[in-house]
Amino acid sequence: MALPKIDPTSTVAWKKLQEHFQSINGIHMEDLFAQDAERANKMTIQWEDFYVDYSKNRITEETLNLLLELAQETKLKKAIESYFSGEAINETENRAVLHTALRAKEDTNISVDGKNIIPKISEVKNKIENFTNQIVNGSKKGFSGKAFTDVVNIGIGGSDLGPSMVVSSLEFYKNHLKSHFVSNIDGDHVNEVIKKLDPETTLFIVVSKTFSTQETLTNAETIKSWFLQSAKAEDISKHFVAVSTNIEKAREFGINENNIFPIWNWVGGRFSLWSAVGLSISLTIGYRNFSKLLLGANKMDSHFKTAAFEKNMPVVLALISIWYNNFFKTETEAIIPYSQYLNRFSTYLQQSIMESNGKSIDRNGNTINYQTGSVVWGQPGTNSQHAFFQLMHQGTKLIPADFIGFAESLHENKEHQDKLISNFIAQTEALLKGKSKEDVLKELKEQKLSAEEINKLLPYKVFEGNKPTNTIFIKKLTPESLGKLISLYEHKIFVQGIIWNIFSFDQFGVELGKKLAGNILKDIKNNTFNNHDVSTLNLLHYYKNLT
Ligand SMILES: O=P(O)(O)OC[C@H]1O[C@H](O)[C@H](O)[C@@H](O)[C@@H]1O
Repeated sequence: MALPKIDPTSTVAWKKLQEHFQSINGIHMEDLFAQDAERANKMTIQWEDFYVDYSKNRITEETLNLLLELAQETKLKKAIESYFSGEAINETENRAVLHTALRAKEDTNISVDGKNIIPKISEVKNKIENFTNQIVNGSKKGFSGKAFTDVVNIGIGGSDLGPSMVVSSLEFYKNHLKSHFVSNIDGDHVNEVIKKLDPETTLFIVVSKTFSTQETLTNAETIKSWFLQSAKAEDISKHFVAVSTNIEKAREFGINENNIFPIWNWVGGRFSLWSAVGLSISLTIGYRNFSKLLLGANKMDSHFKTAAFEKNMPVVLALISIWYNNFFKTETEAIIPYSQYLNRFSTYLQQSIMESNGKSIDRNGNTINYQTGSVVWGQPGTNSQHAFFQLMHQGTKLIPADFIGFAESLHENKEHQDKLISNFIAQTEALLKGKSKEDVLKELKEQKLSAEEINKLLPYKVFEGNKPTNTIFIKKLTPESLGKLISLYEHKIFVQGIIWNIFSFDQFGVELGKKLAGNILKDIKNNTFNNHDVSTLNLLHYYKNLT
């Protein structure tokens, strides 16, 4: 059964939302709080160790009801069933989308082409577990008989961002192995990493779903040549492993078949950290913690599948985001984690959200005339407060933001934690309330300024407020809660893609640049510059003349 193909703008709910938008547009959220003492309680979802408060949004109960009608009219429920059951919902690539199967319980039965895929997944998990244990406990050794000290993940896009985000987010849980990530084709990246390594004690994981990505293969070759300066060809099998769907190509590269960890076409690159692509995660935090990450994601999957839409975190967050994107016409969304560990979280989400929902052709093949995927960006608080919050508070753009915080600090430093959390909570309060003219006036008068100075400063010190935020408050950062959080955003992406009537699981938009880079590389090598626009030709000549 194919996905529904309903233009959201043709629904009754969409029209009602447009009218409703006109009536609500000028309203200040503070008035909505004043009108309903129960607002915050009603607009909070508490589930396990998650507390999601979405009351600081420019919505009323009616808004939410209409958005829920939109979900109903676009047949979200049906689409969720197709997603989890393994139907080929990635229609443009004719594939199922089953990252959820990677974290499903062992007794689940999910079929692809008539065959249950869970046994294959378990087999690879066992392989990951055994390999992890042998590397971590030092029983598997390098070519000179020494235990491994460093692990290098060579991959890009989904074969880099997920693992590197999780490894840095769970740094607290790390063992003695040092982890490194090489992704960029920029040779300075790989060389800076190599500088820190000892070939005798370093394990390399070449991660590429297709095993045909220029960056990854080039970096892997460079590292292999460097390695062979100190080791023999037969030592490669001790130090290089691969993760790929393309077993043949990985073998051609010189990787021993036993060292290849398979993944499958029904795992999208940007959703693959739960598979063997997460080997570097398992190695550096241990398999037990890796399995807890998967368990957390699985729990969020169940919540998403079974909770009523109005109490369903991914659904509600997706709907609110559509409300801003399509009715307020906001273009971006900020992700502000109040945890330094989540330093790479928004970078990771940039790929999963923008590569999935940055589309302009609908599921009927027609050009879309409404906005789809938002631009996603952000940095951890409190650093971001001292960088770009000025624009969020007083700029001309409306930027809905997700504030993510953890109640308990991992190093149990109460003094810092209380300060961190007060900033976390204060910022959403400030964005909501703003600061009125009257309050600014009072403050300036207390400073005993002249009337002239007061008049001059007054407009600059006013904060409009009414800036929307969601607060995702989690008890503690653990492998399990991180798994839940990532899965929450994965499902938010899914919901939005369904409602926008786009295909979220292909990425044809990344192909053109790759192809042209191939042509230009040939031109640079052959010194013949043909068929380019003048700007491109000038750039090529500039490069050639300087090198
Ligand atoms: O894992 P690979 O096949 O090497 O692909 C790596 C990445 O490159 C592609 O260009 C896609 O845009 C990404 O979705 C993918 O994750």
